[in-house]
Amino acid sequence: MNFQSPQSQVVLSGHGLVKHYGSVVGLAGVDVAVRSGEALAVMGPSGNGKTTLLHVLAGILTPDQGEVWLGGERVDQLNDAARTVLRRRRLGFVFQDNQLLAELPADENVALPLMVDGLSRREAIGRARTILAQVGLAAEVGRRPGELSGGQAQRVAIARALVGEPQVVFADEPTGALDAATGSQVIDLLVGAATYRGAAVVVVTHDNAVAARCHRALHIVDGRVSDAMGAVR
Ligand SMILES: Nc1ncnc2c1ncn2[C@@H]1O[C@H](COP(=O)(O)OP(=O)(O)OP(=O)(O)O)[C@@H](O)[C@H]1O
Repeated sequence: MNFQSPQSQVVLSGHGLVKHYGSVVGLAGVDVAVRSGEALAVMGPSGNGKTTLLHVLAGILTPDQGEVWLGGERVDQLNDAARTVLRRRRLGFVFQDNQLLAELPADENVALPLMVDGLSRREAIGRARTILAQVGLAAEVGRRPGELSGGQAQRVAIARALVGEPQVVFADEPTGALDAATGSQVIDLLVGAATYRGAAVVVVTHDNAVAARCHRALHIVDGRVSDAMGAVR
């Protein structure tokens, strides 16, 4: 069990979020709040707005209406350049298909966002190797993605998401390409490593087993939060 301290602060919130794609409704008015150290599963039927919510909360999409707040700062009105910096410095991302660069070894994949942000190569690689060791990949730092198993590659993606010490880690079906046993190891690692560092986690998933590893689940139906919401453990 991984209970939240009642003192933990809301780090990310969305208020009245509405997003349309032309005449298609993505979000029809969603309120959500996540605390530091809390893992939230976003569930619901296909095509009902889960990924749209993740993208709006993460500053990838701007909402048509509503507000997104990160750590006491309103972020939905930032311009594209500021949102890009925000994503790199304050948020982490894990996708279904790890999105690692095939030609780079694991340590360089993890170090890359730090180097883009101006850290020296030596310092960035050092930090990358430390966090890769923490996710159980000390022996694999020099391997390219094609030389890793699916579960190992997803661990590298988790290390990359965490290396910049983000306030929130967003994951979209992070176990979708893995078998059940590997998937549960990967979600445990993601939730454990992120919340241990005080980050919040927002995980879009179809998988009840993944949601059961989170503290809470939010069900999105027709672009709205369904009443079937609550603690899942
Ligand atoms: N770029 C886009 N252009 C047009 N319509 C879109 C776009 N992205 C999403 N939609 C539509 O918005 C609605 C919500 O999509 P979204 O991807 O958020 O759903 P989802 O719940 O994440 O689905 P899934 O579980 O299948 O990934 C769907 O009707 C979808 O077709």
